Amino acid sequence: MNLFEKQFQDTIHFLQFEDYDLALKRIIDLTLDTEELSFYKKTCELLRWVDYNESNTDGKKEKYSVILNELYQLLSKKEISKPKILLEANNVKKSYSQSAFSLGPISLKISEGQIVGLVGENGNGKTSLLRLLCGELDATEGSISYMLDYEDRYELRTKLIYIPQRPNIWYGSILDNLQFTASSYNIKGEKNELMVDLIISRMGLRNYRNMNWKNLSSGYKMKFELARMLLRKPKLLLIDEPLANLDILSQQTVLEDFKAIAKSPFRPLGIVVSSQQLYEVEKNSDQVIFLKYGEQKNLKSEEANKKEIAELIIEFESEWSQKQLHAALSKISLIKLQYNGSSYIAYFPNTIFLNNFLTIIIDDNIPIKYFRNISDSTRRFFI
Ligand SMILES: Nc1ncnc2c1ncn2[C@@H]1O[C@H](COP(=O)(O)OP(=O)(O)OP(=O)(O)O)[C@@H](O)[C@H]1O
Repeated sequence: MNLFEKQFQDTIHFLQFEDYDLALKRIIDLTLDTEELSFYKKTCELLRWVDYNESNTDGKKEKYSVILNELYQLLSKKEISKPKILLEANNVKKSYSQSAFSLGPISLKISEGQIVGLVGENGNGKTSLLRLLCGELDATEGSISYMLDYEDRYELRTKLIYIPQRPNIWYGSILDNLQFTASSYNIKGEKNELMVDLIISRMGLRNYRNMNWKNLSSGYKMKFELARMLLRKPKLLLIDEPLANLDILSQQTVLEDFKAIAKSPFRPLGIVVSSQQLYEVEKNSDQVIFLKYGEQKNLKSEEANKKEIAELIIEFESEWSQKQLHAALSKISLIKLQYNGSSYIAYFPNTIFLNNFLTIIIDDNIPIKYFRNISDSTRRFFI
């Protein structure tokens, strides 16, 4: 089963389990994949029908199935390209004349279809690295190569989109702004209206399309930026702290959207996301780069230092004292037990597995409020 067929099957399952919102998002993605005006029209008509039939689930099931069938007929004949490397950075360093901070050396590769999580505490160089990767800053040492078709720096910048943490204020409605963006990328006439309609709906902005910047919450401003980005069709998207002002549900939605956008079988892109939301980003990334005092530490990448992740590290909360826990966990070769005021972090050698830890918890009746295996999480770098 290829990537398209797998994603198509997932969409069929969304429909079977009556998850109509997710199914509709995928229908829009697939519609954009067709790059055919006649399909844009069909899906826009469907969106208008949904506006007036929100609670008509039987009707939705039928209409979504019909359009999915047609999309399958068309897209199953389309060629899926093999993911290409987009960018390679080799020993990149950056220092500022006005500050003692220095970033690097950083080496990384980013391919189409990949999400790269960039994590680290404040002031550790995440923004500097994103600005280097998008060409806004020049490296002091090292090199960044872009495996993209471009004639000059201007054309390159259209393929790399950087969304800063605090994007600029804009004026007028969401709809006007997106239509303007589309027309400045040469998407004109009916195609402009249809594409903007699809993308507004895809990003959950349909009911907000006539609103302007000052009436939107931070989450919706981020959705607007993503909608604008989709119209510009970049190859590489670099986003600074997109989760910063979002509630936990919106964080998940945005990360799922990134995944769907990055892993499109026909229009894949690379996405680099900086964030302090470790667990959420780790769950959704193919590669995680942790920056500490400007230095790079990798997890989940080919270069990940296997020796470093060999031991078992568990973070947990318990009302037992350190002494009681120490005595119990020593039975499974505890190396070290740290307490940070609210949670414990227990270190074990690589001969001990999560099951051994859970067995002791049950056998000794240790009260546990929560636990997390952080052996292969960048959380361990924060400790
Ligand atoms: N133009 C600049 N001139 C001098 N120093 C700078 C400049 N830009 C960033 N720095 C310094 O570089 C360091 C890293 O900043 P950067 O914004 O890259 O980190 P960050 O991890 O994105 O932090 P935050 O999460 O707080 O945005 C900081 O000490 C900052 O003061």
